[in-house]
Order: sequence, then structure tokens, then C-alpha cells
Amino acid sequence: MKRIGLLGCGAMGTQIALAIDSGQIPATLTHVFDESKEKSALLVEKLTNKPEIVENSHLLSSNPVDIVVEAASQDAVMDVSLSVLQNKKDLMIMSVGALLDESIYDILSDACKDFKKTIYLPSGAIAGLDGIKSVKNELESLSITTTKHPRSLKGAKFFETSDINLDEINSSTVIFEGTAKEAVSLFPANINVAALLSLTGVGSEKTGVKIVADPNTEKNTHHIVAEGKFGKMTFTIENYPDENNPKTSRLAILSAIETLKKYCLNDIQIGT
Ligand SMILES: NC(=O)C1=CN([C@@H]2O[C@H](COP(=O)(O)OP(=O)(O)OC[C@H]3O[C@@H](n4cnc5c(N)ncnc54)[C@H](OP(=O)(O)O)[C@@H]3O)[C@@H](O)[C@H]2O)C=CC1
Ligand SMILES: O=C([O-])CC(=O)C(=O)O
Repeated sequence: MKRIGLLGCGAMGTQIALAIDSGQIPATLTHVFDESKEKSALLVEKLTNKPEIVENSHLLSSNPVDIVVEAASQDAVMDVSLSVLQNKKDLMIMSVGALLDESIYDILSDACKDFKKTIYLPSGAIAGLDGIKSVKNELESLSITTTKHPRSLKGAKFFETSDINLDEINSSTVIFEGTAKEAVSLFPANINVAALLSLTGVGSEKTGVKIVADPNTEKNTHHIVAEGKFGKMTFTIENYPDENNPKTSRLAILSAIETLKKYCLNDIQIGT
């Protein structure tokens, strides 16, 4: 049975832990960490098989786990990823935006080879990465338009320097248009999906991102358009947000659970 260490005990971390505890993911959750001690304690309280709460994030991978699952933040990814690999543990990353920093990406990619370990990036809140991966070398344009309710965009770094007041938006409004590289740094908890698309396709400077605030939607909608010599692909994913964190879609959590299930099972694997 695989042993899992969990970094981040928020909306996603909690659902992943419950999926392990119920046997849906055939593994043991042995260690957890969150910078909020209260959140780690609250999570452990919900579980039948209680993991140990470690004192800092680096202690997750110095314990005998097979994989560290990150469901915390881009800062957490920057802080622990290399040491996880150096400790010869696999790593699953949800805060994928951190990997758009090219030096981080290259260092981690080299470390995977050096330590013979793998970093898993689930498809998260979108679908279609299998197709985009296959046509990667023929892509001529790739873009994503993400529409969320203003409450799901609150707190983003973007608003520190923008005149836009989310509370005053009363109809569907484009609040950002730029590259995935810019989007991921200005909306770190909202548009990791643009980082996934970039890494799969044409890179973060060539992947276009539009962010729309719509007070009349209850969904987190991602509309992806990929075009090239192969033809054209469009994907529209209309996600319901998680009930505890409106920024995060339910699909992102289910995708994390499915990726972990695949990691823990020896079985027939379907899809690219
Ligand atoms: N790949 C994808 O498609 C998607 C990725 N995500 C990303 O997944 C991650 C988890 O999402 P979610 O669970 O909804 O977020 P939450 O905010 O609900 O939970 C994150 C938890 O991690 C904690 N945390 C943040 N930074 C650190 C750190 N450096 N060390 C330890 N703990 C930390 C937070 O504490 P505190 O609250 O005190 O900051 C919080 O308790 C987020 O980064 C989110 O942006 C989300 C949706 C889709
Ligand atoms: O969950 C979503 O819809 C997308 C999201 O927050 C992200 O990519 O960071």
C-alpha cells in the first residue's frame, strides 16, 4: 500500500484525505502539514485513520512516504518541491502556476531525472489536455477564457494595482487579457489551469488568457480553443465550485483524486 504525505489541508487537501480514508484511493495517509495548525487539526479530526501532523513542510518527505501531494499554494511548491525529489519521493502538484518560473521548471525536471522520481500534474479543473498534448507540435494558437463569479476572484494580487472593484461589477466583464505567464502571477489561486495548458502546449508566453468576472454565473467556466495544422479543438468546462472554496472547482478535486488512484493502483490505464 502506498504511503502519502499531504501538504495543504484546505478545500482540496481535505477531500483528498477523505478519499484516502474511505478507501476510494487505496493508500495510507501517514503525514500532513498546513501552515494553519487549526486546519491540519480540523482535517485529522474528520479522519478515522489519523495521520501524524508534522511541524514543517520539509518533514513530510523526510518521513517514509512514497509521494507528497501538494494542495497548498505556489509558494509551497517553490519551497518544498526540490527537497521532496532529493528525498527520493514522488510529488503531485496542484498549484501548477509555480512551474511557469522557467528556472524552477528546469531544476525540477533535472531533479526528476537525477533522483529517478516523477512529478504528477493532474488535469485539474479542465479537460482536453490529452488531445492538446498529442497535437503539441502542430499548434498555432492556444487560448483559455475563464469566467468566474466576482467572489471567486477576490483576494487576487491583480487587484492590488488595478482600479477594478469586484463589488461594483454588475454584468459580465473582461477584467484581464494577457499571457498565461502574466495571468498566473496576478491570479495565483485562480488560473493554474492556464499553466497546465501552457506546459502541455505552446508555452506560457504564447498561451492567451482572458479572465471574465460575471456576477450572474454560479459556475467556474473554462473555454479553451486550440488551432493548428491538425484542425481545431474547443473545450468548454462548466464547473461547479467547491462548497468550501469558491475559487476551486469540484473537477479539480476529483482530478487530483483520480490521479492519485491511478498512482496507487496497478491496473489498465485508459487515455493518453
Ligand atoms: N491545478 C488546478 O486545476 C487547480 C489548482 N488549484 C490550486 O490548488 C491549491 C489548493 O486549493 P484549495 O485546497 O482549494 O485551496 P485552499 O485555500 O482551500 O487550501 C490551501 C491550504 O494550504 C495552506 N497553505 C498555503 N500555503 C502554504 C504553505 N506554503 N505551506 C503550508 N500550507 C500552505 C493554506 O493555508 P492559509 O489558508 O493559511 O493560506 C490553506 O489551508 C491552490 O493553490 C489552488 O490555487 C485549485 C483549483 C484548480
Ligand atoms: O478550479 C478552477 O476552476 C480553476 C482554478 O482555480 C485554478 O486553475 O487555479
